[in-house]
Amino acid sequence: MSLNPRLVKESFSVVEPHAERATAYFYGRLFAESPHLRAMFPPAMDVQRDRLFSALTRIVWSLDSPGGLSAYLEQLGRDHRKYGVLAEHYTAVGNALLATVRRFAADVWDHEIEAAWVSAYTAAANLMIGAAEADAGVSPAWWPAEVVGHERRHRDIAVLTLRPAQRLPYLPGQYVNVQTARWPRVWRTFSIANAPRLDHTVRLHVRSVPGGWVSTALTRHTAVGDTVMLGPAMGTMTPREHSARDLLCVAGGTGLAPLKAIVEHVIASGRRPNIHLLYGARTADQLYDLPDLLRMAAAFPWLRVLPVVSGDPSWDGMRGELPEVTQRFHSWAEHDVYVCGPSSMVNDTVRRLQAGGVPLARIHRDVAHGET
Ligand SMILES: NC(=O)C1=CN([C@@H]2O[C@H](COP(=O)(O)OP(=O)(O)OC[C@H]3O[C@@H](n4cnc5c(N)ncnc54)[C@H](O)[C@@H]3O)[C@@H](O)[C@H]2O)C=CC1
Repeated sequence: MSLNPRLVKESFSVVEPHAERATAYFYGRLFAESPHLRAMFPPAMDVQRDRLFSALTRIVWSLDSPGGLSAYLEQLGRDHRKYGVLAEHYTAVGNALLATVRRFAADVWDHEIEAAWVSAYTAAANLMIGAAEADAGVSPAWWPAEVVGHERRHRDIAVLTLRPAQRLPYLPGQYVNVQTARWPRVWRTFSIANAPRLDHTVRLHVRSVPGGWVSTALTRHTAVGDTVMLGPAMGTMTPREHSARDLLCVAGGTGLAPLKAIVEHVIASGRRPNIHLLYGARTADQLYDLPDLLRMAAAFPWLRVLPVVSGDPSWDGMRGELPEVTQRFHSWAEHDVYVCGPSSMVNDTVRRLQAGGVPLARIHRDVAHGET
């Protein structure tokens, strides 16, 4: 059976407008046919549903670029170890997925499309299973980590320092899934906010978002001595090792976390690029990490930290929305650029930088990963 990305994409585009109903149907089928799998999922499935569909969308639309897709699927396979997923579970998931696309693309469905989905799913599942099995030989499925520091920097923002029982390998700029004892099986992503350290500790910047189970547990109901679980590191917004360019980092709110790790790493590498870090918040009291960043700038004269406040006219410094503020400077066209924060801010910043002559290949951002 050969892959036929075109047929998979065309039929998926028929399903896409019905994403919500299709995902609900998928889980309904899965749990009806394999009730024992329900226990692997969190009690509330809303975030899980969104994650499933966005992963599926990414996979389907990348079927033509096998290189990037394989890396993504392998990472996904390794990450699924923390849920206790085994090779045999992929058959049940594949059956439920096929039943779902068959139903929601019924108007166009035929044997050829069915064959295209079966071969695409089989190839994807094999990559995930292979990566998970290879990883099982060398790495734990998750890392228990002790909370060794917990600072409330603002009513809604905490900076946590965690010490994994075993070294958690990661690259600066990557993120991890986090689970708290308060909400078993509920995992949310947070970026690691420091370059790897000798004592293996990792820092997270967490804003408690309304209705956010994990973010609220981490900011308000977690203390030194508690244990949290970390999944493997993921994400591709990592520093370009062989670049000699200067850097522009644009950080919105807690989106600072991965950019701080990247800046720390660049400084520790011995390179001396000029680094501009635009650090935005709505109000001055939400610039929760400014004292630390100013200390870094004092120790490394090539780093310029520029705090920007968008919602406080009395702020005696740079004011405005980050995307627009980036345009107030000379051109960034020769810089490596890293952008992180609320997705609308990131999208607008990238658009304006591109219009200002920065090639897209030099603008690094992460595909949004929600933190709730
Ligand atoms: N905590 C973490 O480890 C990570 C967080 N993130 C993301 O970073 C974001 C941080 O959110 P908050 O701290 O609540 O930020 P926030 O909502 O307080 O905004 C921070 C900055 O972004 C600007 N901004 C917000 N919306 C904008 C828009 N539509 N257009 C232009 N500028 C805008 C604000 O003016 C401010 O300067 C979240 O979306 C989170 O998912 C991303 C990666 C890691």
